Amino acid sequence: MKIALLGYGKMGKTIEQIAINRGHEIVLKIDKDNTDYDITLADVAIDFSIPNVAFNNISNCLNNGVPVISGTTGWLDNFDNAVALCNEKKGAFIYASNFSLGVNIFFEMNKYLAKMMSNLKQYNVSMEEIHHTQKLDAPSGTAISLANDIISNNNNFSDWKLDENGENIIPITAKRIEDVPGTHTITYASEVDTITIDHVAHNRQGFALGAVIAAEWIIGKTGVFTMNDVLNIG
Ligand SMILES: NC(=O)C1=CN([C@@H]2O[C@H](COP(=O)(O)OP(=O)(O)OC[C@H]3O[C@@H](n4cnc5c(N)ncnc54)[C@H](O)[C@@H]3O)[C@@H](O)[C@H]2O)C=CC1
Ligand SMILES: O=C(O)C1=N[C@H](C(=O)O)C[C@H](O)C1
Repeated sequence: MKIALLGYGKMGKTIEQIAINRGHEIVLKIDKDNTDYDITLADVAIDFSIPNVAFNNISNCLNNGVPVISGTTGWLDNFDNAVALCNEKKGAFIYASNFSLGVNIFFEMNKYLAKMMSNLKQYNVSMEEIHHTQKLDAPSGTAISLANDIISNNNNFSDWKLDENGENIIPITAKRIEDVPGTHTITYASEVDTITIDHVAHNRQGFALGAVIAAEWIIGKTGVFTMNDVLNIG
């Protein structure tokens, strides 16, 4: 499979190693100083870039009939436009805030726990995410997915806020510590006890492998998909 890497930073480089080990060819490595390229050279594109260019990168792929996997976070104001363009062009597109198998299992645990806690109003939920100091967005895309899944599965919470408490609000704290690949913790606290679940990434390999598996999976398909479609969990 011929892969275009849109974004050749920490994730782009990790994806390159994994893709080559799985027998793929990297035909384009696009970064901020190299944005004039022919995307049709690739069978599939994998976008791990920055929030304010992700939608352009994705649109370019869809306009040229190239399936696209995007892991970039912080651009979701334009997500509905990307879905509409994909449908209009009969293209293929997957966005996931987190491509790792472990986090996708954690997503399911979070939904299950949120459902169980729905009738237990004595518990307040909160979330903490910790990432490296170069991260541009806060809260993380993964934290937003987790919070939205709690809201969809628990009647006690209707919104999330960064660093803000309030009735029916899920407060999210974002910490930035050097070299942390990604840690997410969800806490339900009552007066008598605390329940905590967490996911700790040890490196970026899990995110990158998941993105390459998604790229292999999407070839020949049409539509907007999620990692649940790829991994067949949930
Ligand atoms: N969904 C997931 O599983 C994961 C998502 N991410 C997200 O992926 C994104 C990238 O993460 P990292 O690689 O750690 O960041 P990074 O900062 O190391 O790499 C981003 C790269 O994009 C480049 N870039 C800037 N303008 C560009 C353009 N017009 N076209 C293409 N590339 C351009 C930058 O020069 C930089 O090299 C972030 O949004 C991050 O939150 C990161 C890890 C896992
Ligand atoms: O920027 C990162 O590094 C990560 N970003 C994603 C997010 O915002 O959730 C996924 C992972 O946690 C690493």
